[in-house]
This record gives sequence, structure tokens and C-alpha cells, in this order.
Amino acid sequence: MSHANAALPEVETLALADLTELLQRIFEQHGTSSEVAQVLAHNCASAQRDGAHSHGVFRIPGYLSSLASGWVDGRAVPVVEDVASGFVRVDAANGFAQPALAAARGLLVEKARSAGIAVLAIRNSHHFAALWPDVEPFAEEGLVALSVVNSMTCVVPHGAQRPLFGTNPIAFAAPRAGGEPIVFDLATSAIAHGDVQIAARQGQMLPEGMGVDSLGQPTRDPKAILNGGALLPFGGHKGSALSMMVELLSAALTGGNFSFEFDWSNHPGAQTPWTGQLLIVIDPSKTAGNHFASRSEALVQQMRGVGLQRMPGDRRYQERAKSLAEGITLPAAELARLRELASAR
Ligand SMILES: NC(=O)C1=CN([C@@H]2O[C@H](COP(=O)(O)OP(=O)(O)OC[C@H]3O[C@@H](n4cnc5c(N)ncnc54)[C@H](OP(=O)(O)O)[C@@H]3O)[C@@H](O)[C@H]2O)C=CC1
Ligand SMILES: O=C(O)C1=NCCCC1
Repeated sequence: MSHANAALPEVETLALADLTELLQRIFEQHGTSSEVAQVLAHNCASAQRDGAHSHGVFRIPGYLSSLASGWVDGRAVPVVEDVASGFVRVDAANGFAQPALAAARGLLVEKARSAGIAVLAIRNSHHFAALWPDVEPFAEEGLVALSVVNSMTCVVPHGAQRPLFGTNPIAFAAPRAGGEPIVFDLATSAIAHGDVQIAARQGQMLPEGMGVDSLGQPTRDPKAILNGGALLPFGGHKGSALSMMVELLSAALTGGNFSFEFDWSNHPGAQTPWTGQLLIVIDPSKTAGNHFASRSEALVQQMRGVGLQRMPGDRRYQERAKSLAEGITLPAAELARLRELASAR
């Protein structure tokens, strides 16, 4: 279905399953195994379905240029190790983080249910996506999940002069009795790198306080941030401390790279950070019996009761419901490019 309007670019609407299948073909055509293509396509289509514009199909060119550069292995087979009662370790073998998580997921859940808590340490991995798809499914199964991943040097630690940290998101998911899981997913930078790229492409200025130029001076110009400048942490020293924690948990604890440790200069086109990821999964029945979901619901109701209009996740769930009912709308030119990429090279 396509529709045009004199003032608006032509757009096309397609079903989630069709977008997923299209993305799977793209990945397969550009050097991934069909197993990896399936996981990445599902992840990327889910982000687009939920209106995550900086981490949906926007990311496809970056995935493909990284694959073409040889920086990441699209056919990597993750190696899962059962290291201790509450710990699972995965070497992603220089592949993407999501297939590594998929390979370890069953063991992780089994351990979380038996021990009450389990930790998954992924190393040697590339994460180029939104983080909430990694935690939300655990909450749908009644578990509480927290994940962190570090990215690439582009954030100046609070009080420092030069960038060191990545944009380092933290995602959390918890079950709730009266509705969709409570989920938040936030970069520890004042703005995600992807949103700076989108603003630069659209010729828009950023709000104050997001970044600095190459001389370390505050700027609202996304191009100045991307060309030699840097981002700032959110919330000054507080976001900076959280970003430091993400580096420690995602890299030092897993055996992955810190955001400043990898050098992709010999791989022109490389865009996927080669780092690590940590997930912690908790079975709330071990401490709260059957009460956790009703207690989290009570908290949500109290928050609504004091006037909260928007919970983290509300926007995504609304976008999701709309996409599932009406289909996913993309600019027709973008969809045409995706279809070209999906056809044989
Ligand atoms: N792989 C990687 O290395 C990286 C990935 N990312 C990804 O980038 C994405 C965007 O991150 P970021 O820009 O920080 O996200 P946002 O600032 O847009 O949102 C952060 C969280 O706050 C919620 N939220 C936003 N506005 C409000 C509001 N007014 N009231 C209540 N809740 C609100 C969002 O819910 P909702 O979703 O419903 O809007 C979301 O859970 C994330 O998915 C992240 O994982 C970022 C950095 C690096
Ligand atoms: O938006 C961001 O910030 C990032 N997203 C994917 C990985 C690199 C950083």
C-alpha cells in the first residue's frame, strides 16, 4: 500500500512480518549466516515497529558497511560456557551480540530460575542496536532483567577534557500485573549518537548541553559533534558515574573491550562497536513469592495517581500497537533502497 501527499514524501506501509523477512534477506545477501540474519532482522524490525528511529532500519547501512569491511563476522558461531552456578559466559567470536544472547538464553533462564539470579557475560561482541529488546522478553516470562553495553569513545567524562566513554546504555525490565512490562532503556550520554547522526542528516540543531566541538566548546551543531567534537554524559557527574559503571560491567567484567580499546582505523566502513555486554536476570519469586508483579503494578498506579502521564515504555507500546494494527510506515524511497539491498548482489 502506498500513499502520496503534495506536502509529504511518499510513504509505504508494510506488515511487521514482511519487514522482518526483507531485513533477513538483506543480512543474508551481505554476509551473515541465516541464523544471524534471523536474529538481527527480528531485532531491527522490532525496533522499527516500536518507533525506535535511531536503532531501526536507520542502522542497516552501518551493519552492511561493517560486514563489508571485515570488521565483524556475520557468520560467527558464539561459544557458550557454563562457568558457575549463577554465571554464563559467551565468546561471541567477533560476531553480533544478539545471536550470542540467543545462544545462551535457555541456560541463563534455567540458572535464574534455579539459583534466583544469573549473570550473562558476553565478550568479543558487536552491539549496534537498541538494548530493550534484550531485556523485555525476560519480563514477559516473569523475570526481572538488567543489561548494559558499552559502545565507542565519543563521550567526555564529567570534568574531563577529551572523550573516553561510549554512549553506554542501561536497560531494565520488570513484570507488572496490570499491563505490559515496565521497561526503560537509556543512553548514559545526554543524547544517543544515532540521534546526533539523524539531526545532522536533517540539518537540525540540538538542544543545549548535548555536546562539544573539536575545541571542547559547547555546541548545538550535530555536525560539529560528529566531526571532531564529542557528546556529554546526561546529568553531569551522575550520568558520568553510570557510564563508568557500564564500561566496568560490560568490558572489565566480561573480558570485552572498553569503548576506548578497539581500533577500527584499519577497517574503513566499520561502525559496530567491538565491546562486551552484561545481563543480570532475577527470578522475583525467590524473594517476593507471587507478589512482585502486583507490587510493581501498585507502584505504577501510585505514579499515575500523582499525575504521571507517561511511563518509560508507554510511547513504544503505543507505537507497537499502531504498527501491529496498521503496519509499519517507511518513506517509499527508503523502502526501495532496502529492496535493492535484498536482491542478489
Ligand atoms: N547499542 C548501543 O551501544 C547503544 C544503543 N543505544 C540505544 O539508543 C536508544 C535511545 O536511547 P536514548 O536516546 O537515551 O533514549 P530516550 O532518551 O529516548 O529514552 C530513554 C528512556 O526514557 C523513556 N522516556 C523518554 N522520554 C520520557 C518521558 N518524557 N517520560 C517518561 N519516560 C520517558 C523512554 O521510553 P520510550 O521508549 O517509551 O520512549 C526510554 O525508556 C536506546 O534504545 C538505547 O539502547 C544508545 C546508545 C548506545
Ligand atoms: O546511538 C548510539 O549511541 C549508538 N548506537 C549503536 C551503537 C553505537 C552507539
